[in-house]
Amino acid sequence: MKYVIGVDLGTSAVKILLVNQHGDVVLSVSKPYPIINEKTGYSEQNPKDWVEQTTTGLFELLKGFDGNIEAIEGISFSGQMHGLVLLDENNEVLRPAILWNDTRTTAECQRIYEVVGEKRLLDITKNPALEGFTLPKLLWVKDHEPQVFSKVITFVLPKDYLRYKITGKLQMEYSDAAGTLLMDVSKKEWSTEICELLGIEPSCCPPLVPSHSEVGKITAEFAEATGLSKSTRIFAGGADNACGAIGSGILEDGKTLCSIGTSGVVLSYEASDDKDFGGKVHYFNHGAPNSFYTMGVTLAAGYSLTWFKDTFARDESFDRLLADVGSVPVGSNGLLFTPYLVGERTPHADASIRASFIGIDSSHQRRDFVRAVLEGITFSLNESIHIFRENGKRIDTIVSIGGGALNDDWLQIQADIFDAKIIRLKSEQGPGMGAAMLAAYGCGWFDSLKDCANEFLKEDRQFQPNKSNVQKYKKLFSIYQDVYTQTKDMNKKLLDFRK
Ligand SMILES: Nc1ncnc2c1ncn2[C@@H]1O[C@H](COP(=O)(O)OP(=O)(O)O)[C@@H](O)[C@H]1O
Ligand SMILES: O=C(CO)[C@@H](O)[C@H](O)COP(=O)(O)O
Repeated sequence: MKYVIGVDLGTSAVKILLVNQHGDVVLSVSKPYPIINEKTGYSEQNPKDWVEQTTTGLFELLKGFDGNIEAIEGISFSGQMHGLVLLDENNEVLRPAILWNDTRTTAECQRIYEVVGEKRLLDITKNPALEGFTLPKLLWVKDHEPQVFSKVITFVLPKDYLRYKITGKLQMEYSDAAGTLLMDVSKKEWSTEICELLGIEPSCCPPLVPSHSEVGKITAEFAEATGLSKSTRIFAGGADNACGAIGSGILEDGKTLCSIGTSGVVLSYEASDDKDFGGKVHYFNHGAPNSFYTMGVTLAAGYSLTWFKDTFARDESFDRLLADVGSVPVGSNGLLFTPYLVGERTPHADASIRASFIGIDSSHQRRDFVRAVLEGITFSLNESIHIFRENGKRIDTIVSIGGGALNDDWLQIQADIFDAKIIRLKSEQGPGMGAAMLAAYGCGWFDSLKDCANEFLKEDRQFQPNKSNVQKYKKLFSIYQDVYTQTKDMNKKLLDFRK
């Protein structure tokens, strides 16, 4: 039997899967690392933590492996997107990585529009200037930390840095580079025009490669530290959402994914780069060759639930916390939650909006709050589905992955709010599975990622929308949509009082 490894460098943890030739997850391990929130809107991580936890995770995984180590043929990666890692002339990290959910860069986004122009930016990158993307972060460092910026020789994204520490070689691949706002998405090359207009040295941008390309072998040092064979082949990998799409079989037109991790994403496959969503949803290169995807993003999806648990039920498991939500009626007895804990992206690109519970009644119990959080996260994702449908997309079947797919009640809420059939896969591993599939395809096990998906991915269960719940949720969704406009200005005024 042959094996591959998929490494998913998520926001909350690195999740490592050992997958055999049939797509069975033989072993898995997850190693967490912290987020540093120094101020409101700031979100950083230490790249050293990613490398240490991946090394320890691989070591622990392989300790439990009783097969031939040489039979592990390849490794590939999935990574949280957009995070800025700055390297000096010796490829040493210059400062903590600034993450995708860091929203300190509103002024830099404005400057990008002023200098490049909104339409030109959309023409080149197919995306608007959003705080979470990499280019605004690069400009923030340039303005606020000139002494750091003066030492920058290269910038990379989180999983590219991890891969560099494994192979000693620096590259970035298209699906993640698309989220930097520095790449021409159609031409698949760095935009020297944007670089020059904004005073970024084009040489800071690393070489670009496709997701399934072989980019090197592991170093002797890394082989020693983990127990891997020095012959293990390393493949570039993809953005976590691209890998989530691959790992869920979103590889042809008409397929839609809902991924609820720290962030939440609704993603749709695009065969071409010529659709026009006017920047309302992100438009990125897929990890599958010569294809694309569009997606809307909720910044604090699983994060809202984690925040609630950490704040009000720290010692309980997610399963315990969610145990009673099925007994709470649709609409949580009149309690509504908006998940804007760290601002929002789709459909409101707004860094200063914050979350609300609306309609708290003295009769409400904790379970009402928990269900309201799940419903609020799902309403937010429904805003993206709404945009897709308004633009003529048919969305009747959605594959659900991530934390949000671990709970049956939540999957039914998704079916009822999205008014679509929800599919849960058997080995629900999302991005890590997509990374493993890139390694399997790269190793030549299959002629295409679609062939690999046919072998690896199996459906577990479907959740059908309940007509009566769908009607109730339609009314509630319209109230939910009002909360943003009604609380926007209040939140601006509250800004001065935040940490
Ligand atoms: N048993 C569970 N039921 C429902 N949601 C869960 C459960 N366990 C974790 N989650 C949610 O899933 C999220 C983590 O999902 P994951 O895909 O691992 O995130 P990431 O890739 O961002 O690290 C958490 O934020 C949490 O809210
Ligand atoms: O910013 C985005 C996508 O544009 C996020 O989806 C990140 O890629 C983080 O993903 P998770 O850790 O939530 O999976």
